[in-house]
Amino acid sequence: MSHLLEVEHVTQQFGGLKAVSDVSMTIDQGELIALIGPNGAGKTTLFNMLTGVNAPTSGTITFHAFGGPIKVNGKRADQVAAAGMSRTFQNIRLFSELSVLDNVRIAMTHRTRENFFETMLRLPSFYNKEKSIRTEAETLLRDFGLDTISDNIAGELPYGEQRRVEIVRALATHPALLFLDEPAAGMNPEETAALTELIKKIRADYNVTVILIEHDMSLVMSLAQRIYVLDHGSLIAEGTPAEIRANAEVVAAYLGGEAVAEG
Ligand SMILES: Nc1ncnc2c1ncn2[C@@H]1O[C@H](COP(=O)(O)OP(=O)(O)OP(=O)(O)O)[C@@H](O)[C@H]1O
Repeated sequence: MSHLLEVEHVTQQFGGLKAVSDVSMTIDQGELIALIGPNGAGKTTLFNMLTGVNAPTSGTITFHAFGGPIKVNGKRADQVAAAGMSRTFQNIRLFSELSVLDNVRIAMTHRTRENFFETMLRLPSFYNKEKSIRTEAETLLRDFGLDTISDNIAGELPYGEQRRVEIVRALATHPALLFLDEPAAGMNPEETAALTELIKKIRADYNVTVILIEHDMSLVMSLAQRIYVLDHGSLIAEGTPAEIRANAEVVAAYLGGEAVAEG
């Protein structure tokens, strides 16, 4: 069986700097993968290539999407998204002036945006579609216990809730593969606990494969099935949480004895 995502010898060069160097990795359907490494290791640069934001300088990325395999290199980010990838960013990118419900609805509307004439002419099918999108958005929010804040303005919510709304919004496009860039950054322990439950639920109930970049080692060690470790642009290790904890090179390069023991 083919992998959901196959990354072969990918390199990203910025001028004289190799931000990512000859990285190969695979992600299988249903996995929860963590990508870790010190600041500046190249994690976000790798995410940007995997999701079509930047084309690699060299190497190949293949996504075995719903409609058959596509080469991510050379595709626009929106084409990659349409093929079944969804993503959140380090800095929250909600429409902060809009309600929680509208944020989710917009993501769903985007999914069906090819119906330009229906929208312009306000055909009955437009109203039916609007109604079903609203119902679907409400159901999604209810499922994650966010229905109580669906009318709140997104930008006025506490940080942890904004983060959760953003992740749930990313689900609205029905992705096969979800990328989360440092979802726990800036969270207090209660918010991190709620986030952990949310990610578990996404995997259990939505059949979505997840890859996340994260510095919070206790979250990584408790959630991830496999971990990839980047250092100075290169992959230095891959394995289960237990294997990564026991990997001397990882400990020396990044985690430090204390952090490993803690996980
Ligand atoms: N557009 C760019 N142009 C030039 N250099 C860049 C660009 N983007 C990233 N870099 C450099 O590439 C290296 C990797 O950065 P990247 O942001 O991918 O690391 P990271 O592992 O995500 O770090 P952090 O954990 O701090 O987010 C860094 O040295 C960074 O300065």
